[in-house]
Amino acid sequence: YVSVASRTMSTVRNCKAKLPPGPNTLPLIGNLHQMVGSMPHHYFKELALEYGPISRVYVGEVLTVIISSVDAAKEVLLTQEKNFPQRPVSLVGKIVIYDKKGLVFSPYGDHWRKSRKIAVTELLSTKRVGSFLSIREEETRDLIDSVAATRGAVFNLTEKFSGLITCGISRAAFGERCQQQDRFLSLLDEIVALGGGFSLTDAFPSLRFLSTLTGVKRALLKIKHELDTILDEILYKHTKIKGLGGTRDDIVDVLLKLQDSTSDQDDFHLTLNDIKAILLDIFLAGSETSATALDWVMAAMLKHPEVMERAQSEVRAAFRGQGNAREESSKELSYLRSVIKETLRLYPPFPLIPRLSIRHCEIRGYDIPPETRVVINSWAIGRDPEFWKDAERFMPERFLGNPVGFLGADFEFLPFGAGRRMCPGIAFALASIELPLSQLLYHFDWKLPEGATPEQLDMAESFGGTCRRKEALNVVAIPITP
Ligand code: HEM
Repeated sequence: YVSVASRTMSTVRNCKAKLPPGPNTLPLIGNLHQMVGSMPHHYFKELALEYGPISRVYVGEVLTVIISSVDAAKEVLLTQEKNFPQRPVSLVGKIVIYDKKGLVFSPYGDHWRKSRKIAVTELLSTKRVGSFLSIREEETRDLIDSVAATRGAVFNLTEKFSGLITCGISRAAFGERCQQQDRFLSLLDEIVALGGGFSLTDAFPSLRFLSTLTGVKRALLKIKHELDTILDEILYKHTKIKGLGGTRDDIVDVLLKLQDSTSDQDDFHLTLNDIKAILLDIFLAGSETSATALDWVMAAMLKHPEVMERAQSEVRAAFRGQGNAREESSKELSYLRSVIKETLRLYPPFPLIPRLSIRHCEIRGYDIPPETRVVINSWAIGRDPEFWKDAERFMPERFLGNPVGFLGADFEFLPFGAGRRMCPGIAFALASIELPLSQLLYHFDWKLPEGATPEQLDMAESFGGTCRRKEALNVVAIPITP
């Protein structure tokens, strides 16, 4: 059941390919023993220093090619993108996402193309994101009120960001915070815990019994069943309201309308499972990434008080006397936008962009056999001294007047990926990040807990579904009237 397509040690041994260089491997476990205890993107960067920008490791038995330079990334994501048009299939994609429906795990082909078109033009377009403005404003207002209620005491900002983002996505997707929201979100967290990062079952695809032995398969099946029931209820409620003539325009409504406008005879008919898979993708791909990004931006500013001060001055000057920061004028906040970019350069929430080769090809003289996992280390590329002056330093001003952008045209900066599989949620993500940030800077001054200095603020990472901060961000907010 768990046949995960990937090139493994035993199948490579039988082919006479000139593979990229890499460290010696142990039978069975490959290079897993060297990876233990370090962040995968850090370990892969070390490999690049030793073996060059195209290297290989065996994650368990799976051949994994690591891409660590701008030129090689451009080749995989642009010049030769037709050879790498999909992601490796994981157990989560198979079991939870309705056998690889939706976008994230969907293999390249007609189904993915049509789902992608729906996401880009109907669900996550700038226009649609604009239509969710009142949701963002209300959720941000709640955040500001709850921060004000801390009255100068230390509180956990990481938790608040997580709540803000998931409520925002829930309301945009379902029109309201669904009744079982807490259960729904904790099931998503369980998925990330079981399948995020490099999971053991995906590292040994030939050991089909492993997912059963470890209990992962059973746990995922149980989660899938529960999620399915919750989503069925939500869809039923929306259909009922629509039948009574109610009109709303949340993401579920848009998907149900699209379903009505196609029939079984059309070449692409959205089934209920397609709709549920797209909804799960939006939550899984959009919530932790956006909350993690917000957390890193605030942490980076607390670590660099001069940056915080400059960003605050910009926001307060732009909205002086208006009582609030407003999204409509966020274009004026060029420094804050640079702070966000600089944070995503140094701390991309999704530092390793995974792809799968679908045919044999060659990159810079190395053979890449079909079904090879290829990972672009966007974290290492974002710190490449060849492209970034003082690459390890946090300097938002480097982005002022610099055309390098989020849209995947600049291969030295890939926080949202690039090419045909690049993130379709950029507009949604930036809107969800910029408004709360500008409001938090407008209404409060920020401090670390008594006795902690910016130099001591720990920026250590923890790698799972996303690369988040290891420690929660505990802070003090002092209300001010700009
Ligand atoms: C700061 C927040 C975010 C970051 C850093 C981020 C980053 C990424 C990255 C790196 C990829 C892989 C791109 C590639 O393979 O080239 C991706 C894919 C994806 N993202 Fe995002 N993302 C964010 C927010 C969102 C949001 C808010 C949504 C939806 C509401 C979303 C939906 C998706 C989907 C559906 C995919 C898979 C696309 C496909 O395979 O066709 N993301 N994201």
